[in-house]
Amino acid sequence: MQPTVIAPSILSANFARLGDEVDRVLADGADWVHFDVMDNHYVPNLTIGPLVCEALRKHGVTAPIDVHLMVEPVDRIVPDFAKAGASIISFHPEASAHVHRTIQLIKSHGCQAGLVLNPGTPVEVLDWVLDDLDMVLLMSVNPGFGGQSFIPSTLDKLRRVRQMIDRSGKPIRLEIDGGVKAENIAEIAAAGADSFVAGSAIFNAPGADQHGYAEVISRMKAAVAAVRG
Ligand SMILES: O=C(CO)[C@@H](O)[C@H](O)COP(=O)(O)O
Ligand SMILES: [Fe+2]
Repeated sequence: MQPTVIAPSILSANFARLGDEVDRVLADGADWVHFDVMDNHYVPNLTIGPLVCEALRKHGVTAPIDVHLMVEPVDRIVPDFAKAGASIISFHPEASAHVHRTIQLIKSHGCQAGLVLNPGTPVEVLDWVLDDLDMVLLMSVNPGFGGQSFIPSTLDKLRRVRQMIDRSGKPIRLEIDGGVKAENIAEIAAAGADSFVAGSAIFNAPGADQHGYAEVISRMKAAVAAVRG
């Protein structure tokens, strides 16, 4: 079983003081930094690129940076993110002409590779590539924005992918992204996720401005531990 990971999505952080926000959320118990890259083409929003990833590394961030590419085409930007300090690079199969080739490209640049399934993407897209992946990321909202509600059918999908991963016998992570909160994280963990992205639930947590993120992150971790041990 993969250890639990809480990965705050910096999409909901205050970009005017991003370095401090990342330092603070990691000091308050986060395990990874989830880094959402949107291109206003594959998704209708525009965010951050390799320069910002590199800036976080130069700022002193040593935690794994979990890069979620919502970019089409994807291959061109992979080497730049590897050079900028990405640890894991995940992409959407719809944004790659050759999914297997993109996975190998990510690995050849020294990063771990993840494949992201949108709510409407069938799990069969994992057939023939699952064994090559380090992570499967299931979207529980349609990609493009933070602050959306968790789509309940994702729970069944999580159970299906959990079975596929267990059958493979490989140490592949199962990450969930979208609408994850302290209130629903236990049932998401029970359905099979081991890695949890949360943006608005962490960065917009009531009182976080004054007291930081430790309270909400420890509530999430306790809820997951009650299920996963
Ligand atoms: O990739 C995405 C959205 O496309 C996510 O990473 C969101 O940024 C998560 O935000 P919340 O739903 O947790 O607010
Ligand atoms: Fe994301």
